[in-house]
Amino acid sequence: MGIAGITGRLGALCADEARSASDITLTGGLARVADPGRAIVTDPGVLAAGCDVLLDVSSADAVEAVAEAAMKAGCALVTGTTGLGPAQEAALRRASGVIPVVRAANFSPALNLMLLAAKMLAGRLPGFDAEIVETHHRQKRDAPSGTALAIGEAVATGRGVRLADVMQVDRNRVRAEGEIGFASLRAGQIVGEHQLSFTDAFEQITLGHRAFDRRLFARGALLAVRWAAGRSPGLYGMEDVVGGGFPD
Ligand SMILES: NC(=O)C1=CN([C@@H]2O[C@H](COP(=O)(O)OP(=O)(O)OC[C@H]3O[C@@H](n4cnc5c(N)ncnc54)[C@H](OP(=O)(O)O)[C@@H]3O)[C@@H](O)[C@H]2O)C=CC1
Ligand SMILES: O=C(O)C1=N[C@H](C(=O)O)C[C@H](O)C1
Repeated sequence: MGIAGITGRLGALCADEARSASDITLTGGLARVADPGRAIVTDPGVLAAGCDVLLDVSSADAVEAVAEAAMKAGCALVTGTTGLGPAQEAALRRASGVIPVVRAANFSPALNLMLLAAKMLAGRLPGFDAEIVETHHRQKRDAPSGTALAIGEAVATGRGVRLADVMQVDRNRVRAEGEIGFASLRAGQIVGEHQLSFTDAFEQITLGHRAFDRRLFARGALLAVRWAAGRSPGLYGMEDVVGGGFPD
C-alpha cells in the first residue's frame, strides 16, 4: 500500500500500523516535499503505480490528483480526507466507475454504528430538533467535520429529506422547523468528538462519540485497506468494510 499524506498526523500513524502488520507492505508515500530516503514522492502517479491500494489521508486539494492517479494505475483507493468540494466529490465518483473506492469520513467502526442509530432515531423522532456538535484540535482545516456531515446525512436520510435543504450552520436566526443545526469547536489537541441530540419540549436524547487516540483511525483505515484490495469497482463506505459486524 501507499499513503497520500504520509507525513501528516494521521498518515504517520497509518504508516506505523502498516509497518507492524505482517500482511501489508508499505511501498511509500505522498507529500508536498519529496524525501527519496523514505520513499516519499510528490507525484501521485508514481505512488499509485507501485501499490495495489492507495490510502489517502491528505488534504482536499490533493484528492482529485490522487483519485485520477489511482484510476490510471488501476489500484484500489481508500480515502478518509474531509472538507471535499463538488469537484473532489465528482473525482471520487468518476474513479469508482473504474476502481474500488472506499470513502469514510471517520474510520472508527463504532462511530459508523452511531450513524445507523442516528438514522433510526431521526426517522422515529420527526418533530424533534436535531443538533450536531463537533470538537477537534486547533489544526483542523475544515468545518463542519466530515463526520458531522455524515451524521447530518444520516439524520436527513432517516427523515427522507436532502441534507442540503435543511442544514444550518448560521445560528444568527430563529430555528426553522426541521432544520439540522451544526456547531464546531476547535481547541487544543482534542482528537475528535461528535454529539447528536434530538430535543423537543419535554425531553432530549443524545448520541455521542469521543475518540481518545488517533490510532483508532489508523487501525480502521487499515481494515479498509485490507478489505479494498482486489474488490470490484464501486463506491463503498465503512459499513461495507465492517459488514456483518453491523446489524440491519
Ligand atoms: N476518516 C478519518 O477517520 C479521519 C480523517 N482525517 C482527515 O484526514 C486528513 C488529514 O488529516 P491530518 O493528518 O490531521 O492532517 P495533516 O495536515 O497533519 O496532514 C496532511 C498530510 O497531507 C499532505 N498534503 C497536504 N496537501 C498536500 C498536497 N497538495 N499534495 C500532497 N500531499 C499533501 C501533507 O504533507 P506535507 O505537509 O508534508 O507536504 C501531510 O502529509 C484531513 O482531511 C482530516 O480531516 C483525520 C483523522 C481521521
Ligand atoms: O481532522 C481530524 O482530525 C478528523 N477528521 C475527521 C472528520 O473531519 O470528521 C474524522 C475525525 O473526527 C478526526
